[in-house]
Amino acid sequence: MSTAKKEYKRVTVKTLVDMKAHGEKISMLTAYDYSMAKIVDGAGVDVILVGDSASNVMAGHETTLPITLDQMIYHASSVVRAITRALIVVDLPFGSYQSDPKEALRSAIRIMKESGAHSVKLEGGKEVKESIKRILHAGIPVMGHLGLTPQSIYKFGTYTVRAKEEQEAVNLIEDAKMLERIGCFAIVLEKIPSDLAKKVAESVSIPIIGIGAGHDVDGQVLVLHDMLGMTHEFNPRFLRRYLNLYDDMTNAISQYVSDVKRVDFPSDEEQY
Ligand SMILES: Nc1nc(=O)c2c([nH]1)NC[C@@H]1CN(c3ccc(C(=O)N[C@@H](CCC(=O)O)C(=O)O)cc3)CN21
Ligand SMILES: CC(C)C(=O)C(=O)O
Ligand SMILES: [Mg+2]
Repeated sequence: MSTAKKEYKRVTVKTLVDMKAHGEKISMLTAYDYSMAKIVDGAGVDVILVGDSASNVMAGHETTLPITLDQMIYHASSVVRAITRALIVVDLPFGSYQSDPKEALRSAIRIMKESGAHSVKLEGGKEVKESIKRILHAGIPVMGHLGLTPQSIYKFGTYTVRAKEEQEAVNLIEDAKMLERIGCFAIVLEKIPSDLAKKVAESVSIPIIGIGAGHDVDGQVLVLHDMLGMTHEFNPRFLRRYLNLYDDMTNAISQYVSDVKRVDFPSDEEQY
């Protein structure tokens, strides 16, 4: 029996910073459950985000606001059991970190202790600076999230492109530099004009992972169900669909229904 051991390289927060330094792009996708995470990890994705988009995609809510810390921990622990290589980042949900830095740290500790994930992500710049510092001081790696921050949707009212005004662009670059200075290992940049996103990526040495932020950043993230074509009502310009699973699954399931009705399934070979 061949015992040639497969070289197994786990992705760490340090790997990501090294990747930026060497100009290697970072791939990131969401996953919320064991079966999907196993496929995503096996396919070689560098970072798996247990996103609070689970609120939309898994639970059918209109926004990310309703999902709870307990629910995020349930999703994260399922993902943790599936992966062998990818770095796992878990979103701190709305309401679990905004009140004060102590609450933020308690929430981050619960995620790390109860799910076994490797890091957390939270939305915002200087408003959440003290909370991020607290979490980092406990040894928990933090990914920032700037630009379109869906947990603040009711403050903005729309999901339009962010930082189109000069002052907003200046603030964005300042926030990115601040997140780097206090010790975040990477930043998600959502729905930002590509030339500004490029400037942000050039302004810091930690990786900038874009969603709707063009190709001059250090990596890309998409929601898994969007890129697989399962969410056919979600159509932003930044989304590339690699499959049309909504249609393929509908066809497969209709075929099953029809086979049951026609007593085509199960066949003689499919019974005992
Ligand atoms: N399925 C899914 N995919 C996501 O990327 C995602 C979620 N859910 N939930 C949480 C946030 C919300 N995100 C969003 C939401 C809307 C747009 C967006 O571009 N919406 C409109 C345009 C709105 C406008 O311009 O006013 C669109 O074109 O679909 C982008 C990212 C990203 N996240
Ligand atoms: C869209 C990504 C960046 C996210 O935060 C999520 O899926 O919750
Ligand atoms: Mg999120």
